[in-house]
Amino acid sequence: MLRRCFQAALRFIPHWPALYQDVVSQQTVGKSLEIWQTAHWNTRGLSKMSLWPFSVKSRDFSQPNASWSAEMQDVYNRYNALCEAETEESGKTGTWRKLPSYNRTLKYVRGGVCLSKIIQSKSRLFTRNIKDLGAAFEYVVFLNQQEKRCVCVFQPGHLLEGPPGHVHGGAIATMIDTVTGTLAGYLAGPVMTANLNINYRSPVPLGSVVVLHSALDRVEGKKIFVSCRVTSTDESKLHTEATALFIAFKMGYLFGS
Ligand SMILES: CCCCCCCC(=O)SCCNC(=O)CCNC(=O)[C@H](O)C(C)(C)COP(=O)(O)OP(=O)(O)OC[C@H]1O[C@@H](n2cnc3c(N)ncnc32)[C@H](O)[C@@H]1OP(=O)(O)O
Repeated sequence: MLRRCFQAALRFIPHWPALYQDVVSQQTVGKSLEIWQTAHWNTRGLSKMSLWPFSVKSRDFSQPNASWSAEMQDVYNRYNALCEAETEESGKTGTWRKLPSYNRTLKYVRGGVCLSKIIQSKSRLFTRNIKDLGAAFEYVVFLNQQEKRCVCVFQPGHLLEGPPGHVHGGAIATMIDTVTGTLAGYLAGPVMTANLNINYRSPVPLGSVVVLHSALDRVEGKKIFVSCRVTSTDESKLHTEATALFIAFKMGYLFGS
């Protein structure tokens, strides 16, 4: 039943193949980027089409909100200033780009808002499933596509406690997985985490602001190796170091084909 719905949706949505095809095995990383971004931009373009019957706009959860500390806002402003404003005509961006963050990754692709209502409609992205502002994962990811790296500003809230007053290691791992996975996804299309190695160097206080710096190490076929460092906002303190391996896959893998 689920599979039939999915296949029907694939037929219905004309540009779904941008995400569906195996971009890594057949194309270069540069081309993959283009396709993944095309899917991304198409989604944005889609929401501007007035005739489209499912033109529900997805909410971007990475916008500043009242729970953000002054430090969070400062770092956000710093990276946001590096993002060149996009014009309707050119659709171009600068070296850095703030990535939107929806509560379902499915909403990134063209027609995804519609698909998201068909497939497991109650599912929500783990890091975006708590409605209280600032209670858990407050974060924004910026992508530098030329340098193949991402930066994430992260303000962990009180629901992420591990050691008293400090962030749970699993919550830090979640953010590392999210940021490295986002980078790998932008470079290679759909990916799954195969391996995550983490060294915790110093605890992260709840409510503080840290920055995750993630960079592409190398690509070997469908294997994408990414590293990540979690530091204080001025980078004087190292909290965590990690390496991750992602494997590119065809979307059908998730749906049994
Ligand atoms: C916006 C938010 C972004 C969030 C990102 C979050 C991402 C996630 O959390 S994903 C969820 C957690 N991950 C999973 O559930 C994945 C479960 N594992 C799997 O499905 C599969 O093992 C999968 C897809 C990773 C790899 O399967 P498959 O495509 O069959 O790979 P396979 O052919 O066995 O191996 C391919 C290569 O990878 C290597 N490899 C696979 N797994 C590993 C591993 N764990 N460690 C090291 N190498 C590995 C293999 O050795 C092989 O190397 P080579 O080509 O050199 O021989």
